[in-house]
Amino acid sequence: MNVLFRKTNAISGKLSAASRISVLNNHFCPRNHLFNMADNNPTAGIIIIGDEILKGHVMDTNSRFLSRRLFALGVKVKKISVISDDLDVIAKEVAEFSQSFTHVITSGGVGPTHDDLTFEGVAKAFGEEVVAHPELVDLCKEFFGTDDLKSPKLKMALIPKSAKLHFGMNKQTKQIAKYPLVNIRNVYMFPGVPQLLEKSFDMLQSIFANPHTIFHVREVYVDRDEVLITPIINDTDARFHDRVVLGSYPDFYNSYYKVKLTLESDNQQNVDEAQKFLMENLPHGSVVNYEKDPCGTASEHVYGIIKTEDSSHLAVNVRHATRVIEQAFEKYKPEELCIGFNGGKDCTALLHLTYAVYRTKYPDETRRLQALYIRRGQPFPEIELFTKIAKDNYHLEIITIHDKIKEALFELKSTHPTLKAVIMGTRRSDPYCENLEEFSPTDPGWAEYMRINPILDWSYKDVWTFIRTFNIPYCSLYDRGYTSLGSMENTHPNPGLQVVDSKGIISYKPAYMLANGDSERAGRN
Ligand SMILES: Cc1cc2nc3c(=O)[nH]c(=O)nc-3n(C[C@H](O)[C@H](O)[C@H](O)COP(=O)(O)OP(=O)(O)OC[C@H]3O[C@@H](n4cnc5c(N)ncnc54)[C@H](O)[C@@H]3O)c2cc1C
Ligand SMILES: NC(=O)C1=CN([C@@H]2O[C@H](COP(=O)(O)OP(=O)(O)OC[C@H]3O[C@@H](n4cnc5c(N)ncnc54)[C@H](O)[C@@H]3O)[C@@H](O)[C@H]2O)C=CC1
Ligand SMILES: [Co+2]
Ligand SMILES: [K+]
Ligand SMILES: [Mg+2]
Repeated sequence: MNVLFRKTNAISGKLSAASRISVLNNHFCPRNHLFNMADNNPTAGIIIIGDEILKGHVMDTNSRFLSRRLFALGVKVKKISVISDDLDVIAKEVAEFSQSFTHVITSGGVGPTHDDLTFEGVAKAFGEEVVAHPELVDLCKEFFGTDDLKSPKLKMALIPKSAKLHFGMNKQTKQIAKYPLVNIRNVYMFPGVPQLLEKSFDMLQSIFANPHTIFHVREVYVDRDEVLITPIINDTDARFHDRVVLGSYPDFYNSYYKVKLTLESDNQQNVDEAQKFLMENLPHGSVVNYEKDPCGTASEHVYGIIKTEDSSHLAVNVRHATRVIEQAFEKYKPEELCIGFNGGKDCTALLHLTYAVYRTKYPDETRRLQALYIRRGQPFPEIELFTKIAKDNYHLEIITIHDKIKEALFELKSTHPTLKAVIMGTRRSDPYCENLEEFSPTDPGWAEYMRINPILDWSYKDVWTFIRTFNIPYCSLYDRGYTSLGSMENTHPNPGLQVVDSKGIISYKPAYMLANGDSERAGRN
């Protein structure tokens, strides 16, 4: 959106209504319009300084951290700029930002090396020189054992002449930070190292806090292509754009929705009204009740359904499987247990349940849940990717072994001798599994483990009902018609899900739409 807003004279803090500038913001709105909210709310601009980021060697995480934190403090970030370690570029950008925003935050370039030019660049922006600040000289002396102003070690003590120092305090230990945040006018110069920047911001965030504003954000998830709902989005914006910022964000890879709409205002009632209007005008049944943090809320939701009087098939299944997993954690210590995880839907459902039980039983445990991934044949890249996603989502410690299953389990004995049992997503309909029990030791001739099968009697449909109801992330192949995943050589989309359009183009419906679970393995050979 090209929002026109009033330029704030950040130095005096007053608004100069005469001069208006436009900034870029991520919003679909095609029109320029005056945005009232911006009139009295403080704004911020972030300047990320560093050649390493422009070359793609380092991913910028500081702007995301700062934007989120500033938003939570009631401060709107209006622009993020990434620039090189170049004196004149820094000076020009800082001068411009300082004029345009209430606060300017820079990241990087405050270290001792030749390419750290932020202090000099900021000084130049305001026509100042850098001078040795006595307090910083003392600090550097203490740190590096020299007060030779020509030494590169003292470079960090050379700051713009009128700069101020802000010493943060650790809220827990009450210790004063050793190194201060350097500031001149409305510009605050943070280090680039994310740990240093985050720590420093944590201690000094009250400088930026806007006590008058809380941004209220509402998300609406829609299961329709963005082009189909664009007229409704534009209608809503036309009606509310002076009160609510509306955002539209399509996601081509999410299994649960196609577009996320965000409504945001510093007034809760405005958000409510805009949401009501949207809900009344979006196509019937297109709004999805989506949980955006299914993994973080796993315990809450799994135990939520267990504790109710709910006698639905889903609730009965969840209650039963959870009970088996709880027994597993009663019989075995966390270090003796792992979950057999190959990225498939069954163990994905099981992982969610196991994680919910584990976090409930051991809320303070820092040890990660262990997952065994036996990599065979040529795994699909989608499975490899999903394994990594699951690892992050559920904080897994993944044990990967490259071998056939039987051999891999013998190797596991020597690499991980504490393991005694594997929780598995086996179902009775899997080959050779009709006589399994919930606790079945491995067969003679196999490495000795207890196999634990909490979802043994779940059907194909049960697994999908659970996954879809709890918005659990799953491997993307299932959305492309695969219903049972082997390796790339022997797995194809399920013919039962094939759709041929009028032009003869073939596509596949998602796995959860397969009507007959008995044909689950029809894509395997
Ligand atoms: C720990 C373990 C013990 C086993 N013990 C025996 C045994 O005693 N006797 C016997 O005949 N067969 C045993 N098997 C083989 C098993 O019965 C199946 O043949 C095998 O899991 C493949 O089944 P599937 O094709 O139905 O796959 P799936 O339906 O995908 O497998 C069922 C479950 O097994 C686990 N699993 C499957 N493949 C992997 C993998 N590559 N890495 C990690 N976990 C995986 C997952 O939890 C999965 O949900 C064992 C397998 C495992 C993983
Ligand atoms: N102890 C403290 O509080 C302070 C220490 N210093 C010293 O200064 C030096 C570091 O100064 P910097 O300005 O940080 O140097 P810098 O600009 O060279 O950045 C250092 C590293 O931080 C990472 N980084 C930079 N920008 C990033 C971004 N946007 N997102 C993610 N990662 C990013 C990159 O890996 C980069 O190599 C160190 O020697 C440090 O000890 C500087 C200021 C404060
Ligand atoms: Co707009
Ligand atoms: K550097
Ligand atoms: Mg740098």
